Amino acid sequence: MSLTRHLTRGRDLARTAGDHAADMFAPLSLIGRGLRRHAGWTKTRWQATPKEKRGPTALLAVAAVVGVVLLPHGPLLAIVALLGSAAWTGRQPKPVAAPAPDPADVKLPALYAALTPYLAAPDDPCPLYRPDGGYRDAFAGWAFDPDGRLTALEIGYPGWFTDTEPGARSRIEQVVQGKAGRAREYRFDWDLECNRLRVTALAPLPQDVPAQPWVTAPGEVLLGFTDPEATQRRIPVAHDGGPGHQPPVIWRTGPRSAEPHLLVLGSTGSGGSTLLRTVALQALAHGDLVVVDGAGTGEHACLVNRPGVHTVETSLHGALAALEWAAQETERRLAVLNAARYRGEPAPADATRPLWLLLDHPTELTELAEAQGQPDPQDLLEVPLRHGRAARVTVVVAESIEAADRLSPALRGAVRARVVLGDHPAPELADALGAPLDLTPAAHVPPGRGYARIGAGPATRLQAPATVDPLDEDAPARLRDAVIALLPHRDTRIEAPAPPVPDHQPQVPAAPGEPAGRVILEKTPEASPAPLR
Ligand SMILES: Nc1ncnc2c1ncn2[C@@H]1O[C@H](COP(=O)(O)OP(=O)(O)OP(=O)(O)O)[C@@H](O)[C@H]1O
Repeated sequence: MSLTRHLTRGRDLARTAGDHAADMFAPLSLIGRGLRRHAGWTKTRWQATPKEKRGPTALLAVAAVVGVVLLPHGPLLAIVALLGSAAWTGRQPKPVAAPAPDPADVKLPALYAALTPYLAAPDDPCPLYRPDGGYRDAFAGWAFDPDGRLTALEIGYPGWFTDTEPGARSRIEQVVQGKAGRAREYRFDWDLECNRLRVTALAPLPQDVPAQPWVTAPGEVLLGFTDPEATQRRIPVAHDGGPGHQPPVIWRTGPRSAEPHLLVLGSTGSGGSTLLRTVALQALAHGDLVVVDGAGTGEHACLVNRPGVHTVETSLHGALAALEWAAQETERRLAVLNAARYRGEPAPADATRPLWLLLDHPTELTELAEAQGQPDPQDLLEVPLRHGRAARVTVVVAESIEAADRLSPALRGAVRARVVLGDHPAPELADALGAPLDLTPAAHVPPGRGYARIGAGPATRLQAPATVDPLDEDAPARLRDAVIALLPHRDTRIEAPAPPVPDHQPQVPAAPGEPAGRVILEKTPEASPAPLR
């Protein structure tokens, strides 16, 4: 064993022995300290006693001692009393904890100093921001949560600051977010009239809300949940083992919807396929589905062979066949609806039952089609996108945000309901949503977190429900069970009953080389779509 190890071991032993000795002798040292304090007190009193009174005082003390000695058990009781009194006097008062510093005095000077280079000017006659200034000169109000994190702040800024320029604003917002914590999102309200910026830290949205039957009107699709201030509506939501109410993000579909199609963009793993599943489960309650999984990962395999699901395609051939059928079906519905209107008859159910085309990563198939010299599946979406509202055909596309520029112009132009999931820089979000955000995104977000913008409305925060893949063994069992309970099945003893379907069932033709597991439906003569008039 080396000398250093010997020394270390010896030091450890000595420290342990010292700790034990201190524990053992703690009562003795307590009493000793008390006796010392008694002696000190006696000495002080004796010195404070005038000389002429010292003789009688000493006589009185001796008499008291003799009296105690003469009492039965007197000396013993006197010693016990003395030791008790010494132990009481020898206690050391606990050190009083220093009061915690005011978080405002710790954090706001740093924020003030960081803002000063952007908001100070040497020739400003009445500067709010100076290198030697204090935060109270510029900040009108603030609030911190019990953990000492900034929750609200009102910042004043000089009149010359260009608060109408997005670049100048964004610099200030970045500084504030950097100093207040990048893990949270902040809303920035610029009061241009009063030169004030109100910053609010946004509370986290509810996470891992399991799939469940949502209380919505027909044609309404719940995309997720948002801030209470963003909507006055609340819907009942069972979460965290109990009922409650949450503010929903609702997308209205159907013939009167101004935004009949939806585009979901997101980074890998941000929850695009999960949101598509959320839409699918709600669509199945009143309509039929055609699902195209361009990535071919089998994330929508749970929909295979479910009542109301025409087909779940993962191959290029299958996707082309299904989308071609969907385009013809759109035309057929239009023709049937026009004819019914012309005759003054109610529209037949087979032309009004909603049909949903759900496409996950369609650009993967576009690339494959280019490589194989086949038609682009996205081109087949043109008719459903253009006439979908009248023909009750809704297109929902989930795509990676990096591949957004490979989406066809027709698709990009037609999808006016948009969702962006994942953490992206603010300019990228603004580009994807078509409008700038009045908040700065957090540096990291959980799956299913993002922003939704329906039509020309404002962009709102969104947390999608956890409609996980029931075949994903890594997903929590309670979330998978919740999805299974909602999947329609012909065997109503174990799963949700199939929604009622009309007599006429449009059929998707089988594609050559279809993979095992896809639903094969035969085409019937009545179901063949009529050409668009
Ligand atoms: N809203 C959500 N709540 C909880 N977990 C979620 C949510 N959305 C997605 N997840 C989980 O995140 C993981 C990735 O989800 P998903 O497959 O939907 O992402 P994606 O964006 O489709 O990914 P990719 O682009 O690779 O297909 C899955 O494990 C899923 O269970």
